This record gives sequence, C-alpha cells and structure tokens, in this order.
Amino acid sequence: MHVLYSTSPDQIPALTSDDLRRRFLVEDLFADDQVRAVYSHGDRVVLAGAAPVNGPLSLPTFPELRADHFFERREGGIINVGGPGSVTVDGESYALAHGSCLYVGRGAQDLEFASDGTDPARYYIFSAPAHTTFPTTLVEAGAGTVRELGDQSTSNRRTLNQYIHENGVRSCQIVMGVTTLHSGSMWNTMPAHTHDRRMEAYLYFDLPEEARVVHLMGEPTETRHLIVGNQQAVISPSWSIHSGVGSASYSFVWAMAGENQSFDDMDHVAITELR
Ligand SMILES: O=C[C@H](O)[C@@H](O)CC(=O)C(=O)O
Ligand SMILES: [Zn+2]
Repeated sequence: MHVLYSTSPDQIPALTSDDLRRRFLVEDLFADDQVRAVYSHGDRVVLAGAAPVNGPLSLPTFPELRADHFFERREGGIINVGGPGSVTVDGESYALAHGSCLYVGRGAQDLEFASDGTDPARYYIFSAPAHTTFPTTLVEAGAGTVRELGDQSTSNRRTLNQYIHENGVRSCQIVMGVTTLHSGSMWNTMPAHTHDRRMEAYLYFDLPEEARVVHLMGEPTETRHLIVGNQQAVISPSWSIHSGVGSASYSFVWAMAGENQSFDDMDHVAITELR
C-alpha cells in the first residue's frame, strides 16, 4: 500500500510536474490479478483497484490499517469500470455490470472480486473511516439520483448519477457517483468549485487509450494541471479545484469524504476568477 501524506497549498508553487503527479495522481491502480491500494492522509481515504483476470481476487487487509479486515473500521464504495463481474461480500454475491456501484458497510470481512468472462472486470474502491454500519447495497449503473448538467454550446453537457449520498444509499462519510460526458462535450466541472469540508477523488474511465484529460487542480487563483490517462485517479484536497477537459469523451467516478455529506455545499468559482 502506497502512502500519500498531505500537501499544503503553500507548497504548490515549488512543485514540478513530476512532484505534482507523485502527490496527486494515481497512475497504476490497476494491474492484472492484483489488488493495489493508496492510503491518503487527506481525510484518511483509501483508493484501491482490483483487476481479476485469471481467477477471483480476495481483498486483503494492509499492515498500514492495523486491522484484521480491510473494512473493520471502514466503509467503501465500489464501481466496476471494466467488463461484467461480481463481488461477493461475506458469502452474498452481487452482479456488477460496467458502471454499477456497490456500497460496502463497516464490518464486512471477506470480499471477493470476479470477472464473468473474457472482458475482465475492474473494480475501483473508495474507502473512508466509518463510525457505524450501514447495509451493503447495490445500485445499478444509470440508477440513483440523476442530474443533467451543462450545455452543448459550452462543451460541458453531462449526466451525473449520485449513487451513495444523503438521499440515496446511505453511508457514514462517502458521497459517490459517476458523471458521463455527452458525445461532443469535453469539459467536466466547469465552472469549477471547491468544498473545504470534503476531499474528493476522480477516477477517469471510458477514455480511449490514446486520449488524455487535462485535469485542473490547485487553489482557484494558483492553478496547475495534470495530464491524466484512462483509469487513473486524481486526489483533490479540500482546497483544490477539480475540473478537466478531455481530448475525447469519457466518464469519471467522483467520490468524497470529510466533514459533511451535503453535495451542494460547494463554493463555485467564476471562470474569470481563475488564475
Ligand atoms: O463535488 C462534486 C463533484 O466535484 C462532482 O460531482 C462534479 C461533477 O461530477 C461534474 O460537475 O460533472
Ligand atoms: Zn467537487
């Protein structure tokens, strides 16, 4: 498990592209027949990727967690960004099509990730500390609370699906869903925003292998960018904007944890204010 300590916005001006990428970009979450994980000290979230190809994979615990099971003191949201498969939680099996979401409540002990056929599943896991147990629940791709955002004329028309949230599948901390760009629209989350009460991570997917997303980060008046490929994740501290433009259309998993779960508690930044 790779550990990422927190970065203060004061440090940003001195960081090179490589420094920024090491601190905020997770490039290698998925590797065939492995479970990989990154522990961020920002709200103590864990990002993990499970890619079962030649057989099912079990979710291990990690020494850094000092826990008998990964979910001993945590909850998680799992989204399948690959081919069809299933996740088994303590003997109960859930079929996860591409884009479907499984919430896993605190206390789950044995998780197994499987692919159905020749198109391997890829499970993205976003986990946060949890103080109580909410029921493990499946949400099908395209379900949840749906919001239509943006406009074709500003190249930011997109459909946002909220899966784990205050008015949907309940959790202690996690707010999670998927946003899909409409054909011909390339911008996400522009106008941009911050939410000082929550960190957020974006996992870009369904981006063609040769395409990239130019992801904007940093304080609104001190922005930087990361060039991001398919199935890579960006960690956004609470002080940072998180917005991107693709060279091709794409989707992304967004997931937050922190002080509150109020999706609309965000501070919008006018495009003319960005620097
Ligand atoms: O705080 C909310 C998150 O940044 C995302 O939900 C935003 C998003 O998916 C979008 O505008 O497309
Ligand atoms: Zn946000």
